[in-house]
Amino acid sequence: MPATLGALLRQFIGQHRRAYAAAALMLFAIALLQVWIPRHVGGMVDRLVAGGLRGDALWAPLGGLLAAGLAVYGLRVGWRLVLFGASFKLGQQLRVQLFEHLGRQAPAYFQVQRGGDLMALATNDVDAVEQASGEAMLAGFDGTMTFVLVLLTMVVGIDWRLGLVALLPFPFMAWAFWAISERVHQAWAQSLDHFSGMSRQAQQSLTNLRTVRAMGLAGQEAAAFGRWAEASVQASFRAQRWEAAYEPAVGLSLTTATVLALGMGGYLVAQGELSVGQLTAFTMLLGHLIWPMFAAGWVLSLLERGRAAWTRLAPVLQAPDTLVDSGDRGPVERARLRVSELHLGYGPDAPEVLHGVTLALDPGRVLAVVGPTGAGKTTLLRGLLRQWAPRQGAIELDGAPLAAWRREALSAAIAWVPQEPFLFSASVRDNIALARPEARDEEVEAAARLAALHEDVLRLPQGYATVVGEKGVSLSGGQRQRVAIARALLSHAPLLLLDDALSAVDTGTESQILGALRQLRQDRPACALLVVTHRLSAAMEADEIVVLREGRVSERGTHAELLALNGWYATQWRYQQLEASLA
Ligand SMILES: Nc1ncnc2c1ncn2[C@@H]1O[C@H](COP(=O)(O)OP(=O)(O)OP(=O)(O)O)[C@@H](O)[C@H]1O
Repeated sequence: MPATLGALLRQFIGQHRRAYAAAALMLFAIALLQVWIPRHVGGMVDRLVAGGLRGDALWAPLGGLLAAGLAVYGLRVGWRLVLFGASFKLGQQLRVQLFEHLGRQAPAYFQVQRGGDLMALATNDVDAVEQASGEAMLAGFDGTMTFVLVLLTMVVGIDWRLGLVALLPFPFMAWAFWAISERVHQAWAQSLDHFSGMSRQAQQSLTNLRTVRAMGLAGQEAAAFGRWAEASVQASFRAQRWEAAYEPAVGLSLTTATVLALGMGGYLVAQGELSVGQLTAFTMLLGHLIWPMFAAGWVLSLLERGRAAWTRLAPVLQAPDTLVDSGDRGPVERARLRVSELHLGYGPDAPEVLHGVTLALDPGRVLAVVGPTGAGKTTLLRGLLRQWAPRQGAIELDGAPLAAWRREALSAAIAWVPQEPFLFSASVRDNIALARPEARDEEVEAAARLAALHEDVLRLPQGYATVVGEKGVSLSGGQRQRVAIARALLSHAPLLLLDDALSAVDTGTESQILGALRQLRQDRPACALLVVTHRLSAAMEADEIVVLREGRVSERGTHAELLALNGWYATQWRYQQLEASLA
């Protein structure tokens, strides 16, 4: 990934050299026509003054003028189509690269990079780079070429003295240009940063809209959003103000140039060294310098904005992938899990959460992990899913360390039902068949039955075809959990991890589902089930129960053994039994 915007643009232009060359050729033709037109008009004026252009003789030069005008129009349309076609490709390419790059990052990466910032990068910043590769490149090329050709025509084609006099004010404009460039850059950098803040704020407020409303924070959130939006607009406005400060310098330079040219030109005409037509052509050509001057200001602004955007985008795109495939083993045949002396924390600087956890799970068996809130149960599952690497200790699956397996093999081997499952804006069927879109309808239905979901789905307006999620019907927390369980069952992954995945269903449904899962062991002997739960009724039938407290295993055994131990489990069990009898 190129380090600077300049390097990126060079690389991209190199890849699309045909489009850029075609656009450049068209611009060159436009510039030629534009210097030809004033000269042609100048010639006509001289012939008119001399009385040589009367009656029918006027048609041909007028026709030439019209044809040139039409050609300029056609070529202008042409270069825009060719060039913007190419520059839009850069935008598309960068967005796809960014998206793919993010897909190769582990959760640790997203602890640092916030979603709202990434959204801003994919929209606003990519737009800025795209414009730098499109509008800025061509306006820069067009402006420079027009400037050079107009100047050459003035100096070589008309009168070099007049040309030099007209150029006198231009160093002042170059100074003005140089003076504002750094300020424009800073203002754009701030504008992009504030836009990111706004996007972050929007994402946070909208994803937590219910909490925001319930707590009456809507006004506060809107005010915070408004402050970011205001800051972003102010910074963009500052950039525009600096650009606007450049515009009077252009006007002043051109007016001075025109005054000087007319003074000097008038003198030369009086001396008989210049014709009236030549002076007319010269002043028309001076008018053609307006565009290159304004183009310079515009290009400056676009490039500075693109540069500021690339400074934000490049480090993200250049960051190494954090989800790398370190092994090549696969597929996993049996859910034989060994965790030994596992120490795990969220990143190198965060406190350690698991302090030497050891456990084992064999195919055909059920292991329950229970413990107080914050004990590290979910963290353990994250370690098993290879979302976070152990600081010490080992995790082995089917006889090999997790790192020895291909990521893809691990994803296929482990079905994880998180505490808060995510449903896509798709039908219930497609949500269940996420890991196996090719599954037959009967298989989807069988998984839904096992997850005690089938009856609920039949009550939805279009049954399995009902669209759920963000743009569809909202499902209850318990229904969402059961969709996720059905999804995991349909995947045929040998190791099933349930992370408090039945917390939102009633105890009757819970025991129905757990019964079905235990039953499954007969049909799929290579499979094993690890259940993390707060509700001990969901753990009591497990082959082994592990109690996790403050990141350490404090008790382990069967339900009966743990009751006999009379520790945390037994106390919690009695408490939950009492609670159930009072309910
Ligand atoms: N992404 C994270 N970054 C840093 N610390 C985290 C992160 N997620 C969890 N923790 C910390 O790890 C500890 C254990 O959390 P964990 O979610 O594993 O507990 P748990 O036993 O699953 O709790 P619960 O039963 O409430 O779900 C907590 O102190 C928590 O603050």
